[in-house]
Amino acid sequence: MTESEPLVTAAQMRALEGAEIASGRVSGWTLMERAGAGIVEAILRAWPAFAARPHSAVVLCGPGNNGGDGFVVARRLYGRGWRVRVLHWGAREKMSEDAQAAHDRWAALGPVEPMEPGRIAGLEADLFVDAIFGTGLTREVPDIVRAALVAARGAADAAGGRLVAVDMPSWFSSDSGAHLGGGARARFDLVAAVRPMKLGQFTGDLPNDVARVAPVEIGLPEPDGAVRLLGPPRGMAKRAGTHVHKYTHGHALVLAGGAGRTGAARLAARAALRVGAGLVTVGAPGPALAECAAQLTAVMLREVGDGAALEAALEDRRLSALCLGPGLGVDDRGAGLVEVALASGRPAVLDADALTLIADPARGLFRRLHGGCLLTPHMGEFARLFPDLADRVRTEATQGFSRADAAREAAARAGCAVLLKGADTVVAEPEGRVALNAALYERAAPWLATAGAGDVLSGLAAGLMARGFAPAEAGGAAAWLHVAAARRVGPGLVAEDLPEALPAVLAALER
Ligand SMILES: NC(=O)C1=CN([C@@H]2O[C@H](COP(=O)(O)OP(=O)(O)OC[C@H]3O[C@@H](n4cnc5c(N)ncnc54)[C@H](OP(=O)(O)O)[C@@H]3O)[C@@H](O)[C@H]2O)[C@@H](O)CC1
Ligand SMILES: Nc1ncnc2c1ncn2[C@@H]1O[C@H](COP(=O)(O)OP(=O)(O)O)[C@@H](O)[C@H]1O
Ligand SMILES: [K+]
Repeated sequence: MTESEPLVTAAQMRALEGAEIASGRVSGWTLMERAGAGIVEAILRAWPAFAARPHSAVVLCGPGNNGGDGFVVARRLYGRGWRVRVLHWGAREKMSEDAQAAHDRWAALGPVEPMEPGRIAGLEADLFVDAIFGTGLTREVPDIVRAALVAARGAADAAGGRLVAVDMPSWFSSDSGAHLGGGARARFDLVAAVRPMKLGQFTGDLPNDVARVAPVEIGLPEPDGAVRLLGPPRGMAKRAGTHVHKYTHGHALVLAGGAGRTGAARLAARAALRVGAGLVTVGAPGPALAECAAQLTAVMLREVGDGAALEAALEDRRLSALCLGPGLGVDDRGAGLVEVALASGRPAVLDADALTLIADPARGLFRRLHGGCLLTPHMGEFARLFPDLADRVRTEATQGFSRADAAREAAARAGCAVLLKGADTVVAEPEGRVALNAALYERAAPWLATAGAGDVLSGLAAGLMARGFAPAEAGGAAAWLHVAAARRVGPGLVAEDLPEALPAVLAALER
């Protein structure tokens, strides 16, 4: 995968393909041929035994161009000496011209059998290919498709074979990754994803049922307005030179809550320092100072009892970013700190308790958000801030409404960047740009589902903002580094490990 892959919706894909074909640069037939050939290559790359000698395949073809791709796959495998059976669901005459051509070229080589789930269950093959629906899926799939996919998985398991999806497993929305197959489930060993890849391959339910996704290049240009799948962040190295000192890299202030609750802020502060802020201070109320002092060394400590104390601290213009939320408390002190922080216009990460305070309409904090802020909610916090959008993710995902759509709308409303956490973290900017950090497939990091991981993430973002990164950029980089650090530690990870794993992650980025 490239450093930052564009991820598109079905509509964006159609527009891109349409424009390319209309320009005369490429024909629909050529795209279908490239897709089919590339999908076969992806399959052979995934399982070297398949490349070493011919095997057997069953290809399930649907009524649209996804089915057309399937016919090309069948022909190409046959051309490599494979034993291939093709089962078709749909009427040839209703298919596009290109898909009909693909159908006919296969039909000259072998039979096109009707797709009957009962028959699939009894087939023996090393490879089952699902080419029923791709980006054209618009609604719940009919029973026959559901039964066919379940039967294909069962037959593949019985034969020790593989189940591969062409572009999309046929019962998932390519826009939201929502499942459109009722209660039916099947595990897919590979999704061969035509480039640009689809948003739905990296969010929603789909990743839970897919082992891996492999891109298939067909030569379409970079689309506008796509969600960006984040790769390793750039610009993490600290500048060198005789004029550089700690203040060059900024000073982050992390506000802590009361005694006995300061762990979250301390975690965030440690992460901010590790990610390269020149200085990091924890601001704690008087009764919590002793506890913080006992735990902090490189991170500095200052008493910040209330909003007025924060105002005084902010007279130091070198304080270049704030972090509020982890363990802050949802009382009047917390609200006062958030109010002063927002009024200062200083770059600020707002997480956890700060989000709860902002979601309370009686406090009037939401309208004070500004472009220097980054909100980092998990879905529960997001639902407090944007209940209607969280509802739409629940109820309209089957119609294509994604977490990315929700975050984009939220950022526009808030007037600042919004990072919606999860294994599929999305970072949206108020102007509409969205990036996605996928802790999925070969980058899965299930150990991040541990208490305090979110506090570390806000500290990473705050540290990067203290260094001068814009909020969305800092959020995206923080999310990527967070996963990279978790993967370095692996099983047994606790939140404290994450900042300590950063030096190795950052060093690898500089190589
Ligand atoms: N775009 C590109 O650049 C390229 C695209 N390529 C390939 O084409 C694929 C997209 O093809 P596509 O647009 O023909 O859609 P596809 O997924 O085959 O399905 C459409 C058919 O399904 C039907 N249908 C839908 N939902 C249904 C349901 N629930 N239940 C029943 N029927 C349902 C729908 O019928 P309708 O909704 O009109 O009734 C229509 O007949 C894409 O994923 C990739 O593989 C590559 O070849 C090269 C480049
Ligand atoms: N299964 C998972 N895979 C990858 N990342 C995860 C997973 N579960 C949680 N995370 C990440 O871990 C962090 C958890 O944050 P949060 O929910 O605020 O927890 P806490 O408040 O306990 O720190 C988020 O950055 C989230 O993206
Ligand atoms: K498919």
